[in-house]
Amino acid sequence: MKMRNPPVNSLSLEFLTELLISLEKLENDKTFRGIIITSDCPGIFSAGLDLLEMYGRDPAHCAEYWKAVQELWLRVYLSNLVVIGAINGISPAGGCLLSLSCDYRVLANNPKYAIGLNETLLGIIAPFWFKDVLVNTIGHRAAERALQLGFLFPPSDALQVGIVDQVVPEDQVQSTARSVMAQWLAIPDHARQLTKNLVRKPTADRLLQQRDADIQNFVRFISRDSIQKSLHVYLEKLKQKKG
Ligand SMILES: CCCCCC/C=C/CC(=O)SCCNC(=O)CCNC(=O)[C@H](O)C(C)(C)COP(=O)(O)OP(=O)(O)OC[C@H]1O[C@@H](n2cnc3c(N)ncnc32)[C@H](O)[C@@H]1OP(=O)(O)O
Repeated sequence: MKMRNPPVNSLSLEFLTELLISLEKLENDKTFRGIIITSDCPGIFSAGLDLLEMYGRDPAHCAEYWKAVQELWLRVYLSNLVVIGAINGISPAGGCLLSLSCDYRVLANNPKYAIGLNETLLGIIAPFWFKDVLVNTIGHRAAERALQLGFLFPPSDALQVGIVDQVVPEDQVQSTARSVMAQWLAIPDHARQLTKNLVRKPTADRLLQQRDADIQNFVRFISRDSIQKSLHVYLEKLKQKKG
């Protein structure tokens, strides 16, 4: 599955909806046993959640958006398919969450690429379920530092901390993802799927038990003047970077 939402594969409501529809089709088609998620935007896996869906929007829109973000996470995280991330570009925040929700992550060894939950750098807070997935992946202490400091790990650090499973030359990302897929598909589906569910369900359940409260919490938080100001400053910085 090649994500194509130029210029930066930001996860807009429209794009999230497209991804959800595609994933549902694949999940329901019993001829598919696995998917490799990668990007069609050069140098960018995904710039994460679309800031324009959270900036200057009314509460109803923010609620609809957040529900779609939750839905995508639950669908990828609990997918019965083998999900491999072929991360061929920078992958901050929501892009990192998407990567962390895969069963295995292969990152291209390019010093321009980085991956991490950088929310604090924007003046916002990673929700508890983003945090849970990071803690599950890299451990409590490493997650504590990474989250507070908004670390974006370059490839060698990403491998060292365990936020990705493998770092390979850029031209080998897709072939490596395919070899990894073959290895995972060698396991009987039912055994692998039940085991995945056993490991992941408690984390997903934490959100499933309080989805509405999580939406309300998001809407309250994102609507605050101070948070809207932080988003404005960050968006302006992105614009100014262009010169
Ligand atoms: C309890 C409450 C919890 C709230 C939790 C909310 C959680 C949020 C999680 C997130 O995912 S927030 C998003 C975090 N993402 C980022 O910080 C990445 C920002 N983008 C970049 O750093 C760069 O754009 C890039 C990805 C490194 C690419 O750089 P490049 O130089 O190639 O392109 P740009 O010129 O910077 O960008 C092109 C174009 O795209 C716009 N844009 C970039 N990122 C986003 C985004 N995430 N959302 C919306 N739009 C984005 C950028 O502004 C440019 O737009 P323009 O109109 O062409 O100027």
